[in-house]
Amino acid sequence: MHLDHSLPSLPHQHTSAGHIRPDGSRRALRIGLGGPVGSGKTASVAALCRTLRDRWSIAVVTNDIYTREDAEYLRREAVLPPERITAVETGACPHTAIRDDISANLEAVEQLEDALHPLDLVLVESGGDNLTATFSKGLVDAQIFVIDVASGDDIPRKGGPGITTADLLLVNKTDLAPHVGADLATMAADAKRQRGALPVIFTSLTSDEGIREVADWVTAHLSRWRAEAAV
Ligand SMILES: Nc1nc2c(ncn2[C@@H]2O[C@H](COP(=O)(O)OP(=O)(O)OP(=O)(O)O)[C@@H](O)[C@H]2O)c(=O)[nH]1
Repeated sequence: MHLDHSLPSLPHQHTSAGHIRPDGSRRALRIGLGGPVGSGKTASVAALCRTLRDRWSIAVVTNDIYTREDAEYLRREAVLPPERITAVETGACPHTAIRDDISANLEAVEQLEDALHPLDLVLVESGGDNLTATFSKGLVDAQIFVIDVASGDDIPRKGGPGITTADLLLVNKTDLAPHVGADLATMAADAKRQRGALPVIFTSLTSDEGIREVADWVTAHLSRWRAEAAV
């Protein structure tokens, strides 16, 4: 795996799953965004950065198999200053880099924390994968799984760990529902059946529909994280 070394290389230590960095300061909350290819992970990261960047200090790590396209897109869109966006080139199945060998992602997150300290939030975007992809709890504190309406309204019914266990499920591209004959009510009912009390938000990122709700969910997590770290 290759790290994008556009950041200064600083000495760092891998932090534990706790809230505190080796120097005693609070570390950033880490939220992973996973989901199938093209479902809208990068669009979600971009929308969250635009909505939250004036309130919180944010950085982003993207994962691609052979390129750094997602990071380049986010830099081009100027969703954050360029030094706040870094890329991990996984060179293998995307889920390996977020679940099995998380070292390159951890290093990327910790380099960002060292260079930009204090950070409130790091968003880690997985490469596009399948319905089984989930993040290691050693890498992120909470996970958002992004699926989309255009891939079929039976996707929530199919389940899989991303859909059933993610802390938040986004059903994106609702604007396409009339064009692909997707039944949003069925998707909502199936998602509820699979997830019980876990939240589901329907979004259309071409119009920012639903993104305020997602941003509020992130902010609630962040507020809880900061309160726990203060105890
Ligand atoms: N119509 C519509 N298009 C969307 C929406 N969200 C994203 N897209 C488009 O869908 C395509 C894929 O979006 P991305 O955000 O790149 O998806 P991704 O999950 O990051 O893709 P990979 O990183 O390749 O897995 C892009 O052309 C987006 O502009 C949406 O809500 N509605």
